[in-house]
Amino acid sequence: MLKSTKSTLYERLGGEQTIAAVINEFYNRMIQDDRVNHHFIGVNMEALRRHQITYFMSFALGGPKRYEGSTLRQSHAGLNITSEEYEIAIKHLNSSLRKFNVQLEDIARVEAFLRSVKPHIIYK
Ligand code: HEM
Repeated sequence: MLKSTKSTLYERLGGEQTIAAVINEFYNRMIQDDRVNHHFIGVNMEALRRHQITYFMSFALGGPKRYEGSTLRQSHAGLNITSEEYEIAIKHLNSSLRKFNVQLEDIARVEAFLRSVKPHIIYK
């Protein structure tokens, strides 16, 4: 297999435009999924997409550090997100990354990062 010479996940994914497309796909899937979409009622989705894009670039993918939103713990406090709902989000994100032909190895890296922040997001 041909090894990529691009060093950060951010570069390998194709930069901000691809990440924006992946995040849009991810939110479309979450919004269409009746098991989780009740969480997004009344939420400003445009702001959420923007913050998600900069969050992922800054912390998950090794891109430019531009995230200026709340901490994950603050922004999910009181939402009562369960472990099952979290797993659904991981599946939708994986499917979105696959749709944009991200390599399985890189998808596994993103998933590992997301699992490291799970305790900040789910309700205990
Ligand atoms: C998979 C890992 C996740 C990451 C990395 C993540 C990341 C974020 C980020 C960066 C924000 C924006 C914070 C801000 O605007 O300042 C946010 C907000 C939000 N997230 Fe997540 N999130 C995750 C999982 C989830 C899940 C599983 C749900 C629900 C099923 C969820 C529901 C929400 C909601 C409803 C908001 C908006 C809160 C508000 O504006 O009132 N998130 N998330």
